[in-house]
Amino acid sequence: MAGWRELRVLLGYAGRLAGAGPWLLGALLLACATLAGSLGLLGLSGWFLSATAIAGLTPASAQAFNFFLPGAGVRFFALLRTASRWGERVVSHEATFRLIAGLRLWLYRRLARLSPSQLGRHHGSDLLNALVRDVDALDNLYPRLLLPLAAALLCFAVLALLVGQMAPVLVWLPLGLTAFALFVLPLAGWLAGRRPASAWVAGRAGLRRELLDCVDGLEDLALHQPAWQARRAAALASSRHWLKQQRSLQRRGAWLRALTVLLTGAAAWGALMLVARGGTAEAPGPWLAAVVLVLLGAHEALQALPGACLELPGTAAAAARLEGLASQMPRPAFATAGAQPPGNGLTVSGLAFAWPDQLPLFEGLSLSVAEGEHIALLGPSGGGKSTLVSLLARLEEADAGEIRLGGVELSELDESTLRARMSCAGQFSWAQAATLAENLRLAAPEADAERMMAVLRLVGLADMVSAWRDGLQTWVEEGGASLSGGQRRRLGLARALLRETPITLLDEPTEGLDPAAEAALVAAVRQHLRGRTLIWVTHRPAGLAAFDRVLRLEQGRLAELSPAAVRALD
Ligand SMILES: Nc1ncnc2c1ncn2[C@@H]1O[C@H](COP(=O)(O)OP(=O)(O)OP(=O)(O)O)[C@@H](O)[C@H]1O
Repeated sequence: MAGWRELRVLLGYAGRLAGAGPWLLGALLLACATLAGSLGLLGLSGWFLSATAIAGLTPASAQAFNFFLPGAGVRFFALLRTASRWGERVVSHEATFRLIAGLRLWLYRRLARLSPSQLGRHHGSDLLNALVRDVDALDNLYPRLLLPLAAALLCFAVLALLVGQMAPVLVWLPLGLTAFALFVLPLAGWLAGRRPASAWVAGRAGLRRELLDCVDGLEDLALHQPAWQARRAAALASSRHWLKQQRSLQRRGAWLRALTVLLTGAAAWGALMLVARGGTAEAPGPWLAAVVLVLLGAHEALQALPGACLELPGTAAAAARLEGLASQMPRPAFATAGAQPPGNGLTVSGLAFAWPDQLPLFEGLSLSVAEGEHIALLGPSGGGKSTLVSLLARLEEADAGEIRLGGVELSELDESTLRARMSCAGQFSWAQAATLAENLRLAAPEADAERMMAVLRLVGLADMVSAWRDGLQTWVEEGGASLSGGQRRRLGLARALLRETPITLLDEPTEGLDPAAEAALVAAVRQHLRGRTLIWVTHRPAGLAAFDRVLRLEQGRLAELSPAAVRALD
């Protein structure tokens, strides 16, 4: 449930959103002009009707009455209202789009700094929800709450001045409306919306998570009927709960709107009673009719506020969620303009690392890899090979110890220098929904078809791609769904090799291949990377004799295998 902390965060966002200042100011002026047009039209019409009625009491006053000036005034206010309302919509939408686009970009930049494991701790639908729904929710703040509130307050201030001139006793009515808009509505909205608005926003996020899980795991769930029934029931229950919150929110909104109508009606009745009691003897009658109608029309100035006030807790909760995501410190953080290492040798000393809430995986691990050396890293499943690769590629940060590249500590390098020196193919190769060529060019944007085919030949995919009707232009489904697991893995390998970096880290690139294909791939990759450093991670002991060194990683320790021990593994 949203509380004062969330509200404080939201107020902090008010400053950030002020980036679209000139547009917001324009929207405010136009909103004031619209209200002035509406209230002016109503007031002048009231005055006109009363004044003509009074003027018609005698032929002399009827003849002396000037119909043309008020008629022109009515036309002016009607045109002002229409034109400024149109302008206000255009300008406030532009302001909103600018605010939202700026905010989304800011959040995206913050998220892009995070490491894969930091991002991996968030459910995909939560990130999507933050980028889309939570950012959109903040549009409630300016165009739907602050802007109409500011316009209403300005109009009421002008109204109080005018009424104060004509009938001082009536001045309490616009002042009362001001207090209602400024204090009562926001407080009542906050209290009434606190529970359902927060629950509604949280329920929407939960429902999306459930639905996305159902869609993502459809294949597995379809094979496990009881699990599918349970997930389906959970998603439907979430949906019902969400609708219930929505209904509750709508009901409270209706009450708040009714209260607003009641209050503006009461202000108009109050004016009538004061007039009837003769408390306004100094003001001429037709002007009093104008005041009464204007007070009745004040409802227009307030009508957007109940909904926006009610959604305020949900908006504050969205702001707090965004803040939670955006304020995460990137780990690891890169230097902005780092050193250029003179060489490409790798040294690891005293490395310690533990995944959150797990026992330490490494405590004082050391390793040295000379430039151009080809190393095989062997070890049982779960021994920490992939983790070591992530630490070397600085996707994760060690808790203690250091990793040096060409003698320079990794934390002193900027990200582009490190990535230019080191390419890496992980166990789970990702592919975007795009052509195969576009997927390869993620690694080397300048690569031509010939270079791409050469690398595909190297990883054993060239025959398959040549057989495809569209070759390199074949469409790859999202996540690589149209490729087999082995093909996806080799696509990742091809991408790493396309980079042509001095150091290449490959994590289980031969998984799923038969021994002959595996031996051919090892030979081809080693030939391609001759003179450049290669760290080849595997848990399969066969065919490693060709490497310069074979290391075994077990229980957080690295041990070099003797040539005889390596041959014995075959
Ligand atoms: N992102 C992560 N968050 C938390 N724990 C992790 C994460 N990645 C790996 N681990 C844990 O770290 C340990 C080492 O995993 P790692 O993947 O490094 O081993 P591995 O030797 O590469 O295994 P495999 O050969 O099966 O790929 C495991 O116990 C695993 O559960």
